[in-house]
Amino acid sequence: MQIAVGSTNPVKVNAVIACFGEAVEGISVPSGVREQPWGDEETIVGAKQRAKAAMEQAKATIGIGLEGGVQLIDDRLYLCNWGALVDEGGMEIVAGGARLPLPDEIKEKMVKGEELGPVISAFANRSEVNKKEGAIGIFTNGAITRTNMYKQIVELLLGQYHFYTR
Ligand SMILES: O=P(O)(O)OP(=O)(O)OP(=O)(O)OC[C@H]1O[C@@H](n2cnc3c(O)ncnc32)[C@H](O)[C@@H]1O
Ligand SMILES: [Mg+2]
Repeated sequence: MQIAVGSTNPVKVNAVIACFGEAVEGISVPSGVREQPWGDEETIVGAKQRAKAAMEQAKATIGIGLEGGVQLIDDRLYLCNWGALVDEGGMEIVAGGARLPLPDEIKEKMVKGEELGPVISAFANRSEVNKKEGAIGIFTNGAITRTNMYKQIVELLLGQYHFYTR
């Protein structure tokens, strides 16, 4: 079985490698949504499109897409992450990740149109946080990293896939 991940970001590729003890290839594909998705709907669309594009481009058995977004709930801005798994037979599975609120100073910058990756890196004074512990790692003091969080999403995808194809 060949597994294609629609990203070359190591946090995403490593999350998939941790769950599938098989050939996993990370490839750069368009998400079809904004660089910074807002809200569940747009983030889910990005995850699904990455999964399909990765499977098609790599001619893989399974495609996985992981997408990071932000979402306003009442007055607070939350991390919002979604994953999708597609297979050759047209099966499509979706699962969501952990949520936590971001500080208001991050929200202020995001509502002006900035991307979360650079905003978090400036906040934490650390380069490419999006490829390391992620925002979730910064704001949980390292308890849950972005790789851990995506790994749980991939487990939710794979578990459902096994259930629905049993
Ligand atoms: O190469 P890709 O797969 O695109 O990896 P990415 O880090 O850009 O990830 P996304 O496109 O899925 O995320 C959309 C934006 O949100 C940022 N982002 C999402 N979750 C984040 C997190 O936990 N920590 C830091 N940045 C995050 C990310 O850097 C992008 O600017
Ligand atoms: Mg991106």
